[in-house]
Amino acid sequence: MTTESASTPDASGLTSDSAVYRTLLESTRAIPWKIDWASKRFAYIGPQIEGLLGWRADSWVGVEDWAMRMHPDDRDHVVNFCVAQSQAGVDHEADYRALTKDNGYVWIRDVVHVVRNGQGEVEALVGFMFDITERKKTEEKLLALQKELEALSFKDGLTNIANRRQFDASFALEWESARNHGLSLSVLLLDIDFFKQYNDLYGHVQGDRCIADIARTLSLALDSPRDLVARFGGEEFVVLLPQTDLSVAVKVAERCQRLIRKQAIVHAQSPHEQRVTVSIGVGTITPSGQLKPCDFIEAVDRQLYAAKSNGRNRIETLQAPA
Ligand SMILES: Nc1nc2c(ncn2[C@@H]2O[C@H](COP(=O)(O)OP(=O)(O)OP(=O)(O)O)[C@@H](O)[C@H]2O)c(=O)[nH]1
Repeated sequence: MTTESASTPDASGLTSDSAVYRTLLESTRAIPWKIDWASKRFAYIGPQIEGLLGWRADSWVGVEDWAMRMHPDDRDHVVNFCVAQSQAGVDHEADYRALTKDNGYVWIRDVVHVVRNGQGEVEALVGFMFDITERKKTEEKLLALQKELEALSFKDGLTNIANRRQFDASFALEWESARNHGLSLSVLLLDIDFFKQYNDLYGHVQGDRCIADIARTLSLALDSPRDLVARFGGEEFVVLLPQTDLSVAVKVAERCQRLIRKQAIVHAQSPHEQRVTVSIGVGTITPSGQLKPCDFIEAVDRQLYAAKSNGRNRIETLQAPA
C-alpha cells in the first residue's frame, strides 16, 4: 500500500486531496461551479448538472449559457442582480427557473461566493446550484391556500356573499374616498320581516335556505362593480353604494323589494300577501368629518327600525347632514 503526501500528484495530475474534494463535490446533490470573472467563462461545472437539467457539463461555456437557460420572466432581474452583487464583491443567492433540455423548468437556488485576489479585485465566482423545485411547489401551494383562506374569511358561509368583515373594510375605504373627494355614499340596511315566525313555521333549515335565496336576489339588484351586498348578521343585510345619492339609493332599495316580491317565497303568517318581504332603511351622506361612520350606520339602522314599526315591507330614508 502506498501513502501519498497531501500534495503528491496522482496519475490524473490531481493531488490526492483535490481528487478527494472533486469526488466529494461531484457526489453531492448540490451542483458546484466556477466562473472566471475576467473572461466570464465557466472554469468548472459539476457533471451532476446533466442529471438535473439534461445539458452536458461541457455545454456550459460562458455566462450567456447560464442566462439563456433561464426562464424569460426571471432572466433580467436575476442576471442584473447577480452581476451587480458580483461587481460589488458581495456574496449572494438567487432563485430562478432553469430551462431543461426537454423544455421544462427546474427551480434553482444559486448560492454565489465572490473570490478576490490579493489586491481585492474580483477574480472568480464560485457557487452551488440547489434544486428547490419541491420547496417552490410547496410554497406555491401554501400561497394559494393562504389566498383561498383570505377570500373565505371575507365570505359568509351560508350565503356566499360578502360577510360583515368585508363590509366593514369596504365601508371604511369608501367613507375615506367619499370624504376626500367630497362625494356622497349611500347605505341600505335590510331585514327580513317576521322571520322568527318563518323559522317557527318552516324550520331552521328552510330558514337558512330563505336567507340564501334573499342574498342571491339582492346580489342581482346591484349594477355597479363598486356596489357591495353583505350579510350584516342573522337575517339582516347591508348594501354599500359608493358615489350614490339618495334618489338613486331609493331606486336600488325599490329594485330589491321588487325582485324579492317576484321571487314570491311563501310565508303563510305574513300579512303581506303571505310572502316573504323585507324592510329597508336607506341613508345617504357626504362624509365631512362631523359624523363618525358608526354614527351614520346607527342612523340608517334607526330608519330600518322605523320601517319595521311603520308596518314592515317598507323603505324609510335619511339624508344625513354633512
Ligand atoms: N334559519 C336561520 N334563522 C336565523 C338566522 N339568523 C337569525 N335567524 C333568526 O331570525 C329571527 C329574527 O327574529 P326577530 O329579530 O324577532 O325578527 P323578525 O321575526 O324577523 O321580526 P321583524 O324583523 O320585526 O319583522 C330569529 O328567530 C333568529 O333565530 C340564520 O342564520 N338562519
